[in-house]
Amino acid sequence: MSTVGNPANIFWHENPVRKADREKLLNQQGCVVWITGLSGSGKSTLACSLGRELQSRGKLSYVLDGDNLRHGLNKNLGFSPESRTENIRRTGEVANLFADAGLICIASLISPYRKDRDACRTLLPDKKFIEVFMNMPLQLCEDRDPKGLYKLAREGKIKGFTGIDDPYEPPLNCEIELQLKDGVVPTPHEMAGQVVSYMENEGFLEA
Ligand SMILES: Nc1ncnc2c1ncn2[C@@H]1O[C@H](COP(=O)(O)OS(=O)(=O)O)[C@@H](OP(=O)(O)O)[C@H]1O
Ligand SMILES: Nc1ncnc2c1ncn2[C@@H]1O[C@H](COP(=O)(O)OP(=O)(O)O)[C@@H](O)[C@H]1O
Repeated sequence: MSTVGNPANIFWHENPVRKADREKLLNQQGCVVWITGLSGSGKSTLACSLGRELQSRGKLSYVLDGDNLRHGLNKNLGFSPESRTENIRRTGEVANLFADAGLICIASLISPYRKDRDACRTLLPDKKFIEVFMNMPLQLCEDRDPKGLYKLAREGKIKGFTGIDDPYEPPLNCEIELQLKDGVVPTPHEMAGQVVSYMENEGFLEA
């Protein structure tokens, strides 16, 4: 039995309420803030801080966190290159739906492959895909090791761990790069502030 429908028999239904109508209601632009970086680089922390900051400004956002999605939508996926690609494809599609709903969707996943992130970007034209690179040194992430996974990876107990024995391809042209300042990690609040400033300047926080 084929599980793929014949595209010739599948039709698109237009909805009379448009994205622009929803954006007007919310007084914001639906978009995706895509946070990429190594495990332990601070993606989830930034996602939470940004979500709080937007909430306090009366802006509606929703966080899609890689770890959390792997408990449900993506629970049948592992960490092979093919699984990671499918993980990012699904998440990109869901993020695109949230953006179409008018929300600021904050996606926080390692998303190690450039081509997978770029594929998500192409779903969202008009600069509605804001790629944020957590450019933190591997040593910092490994020293943090909040879940003990780097230790297990170094001991060979986890195979294919990003940054240890699996690749991470940094963005070439991201909208925002967050890094150490004079060797010091900016606070989550400072990082969220940098993203909010970008969004404000680009007009995302009004309809
Ligand atoms: N092999 C391997 N490599 C990397 N990460 C691993 C691995 N196995 C488990 N984990 C845990 O899974 C979290 C990453 O999930 P993601 O969905 O963001 O990964 S990916 O985008 O598909 O690469 C990641 O969470 P974060 O630390 O929040 O990034 C890890 O806790
Ligand atoms: N800006 C920051 N300053 C200090 N500690 C941070 C910062 N961002 C994250 N951390 C800490 O680093 C660890 C990893 O952060 P987390 O957000 O879970 O990373 P990721 O989601 O990329 O795996 C956590 O213990 C978190 O409290």
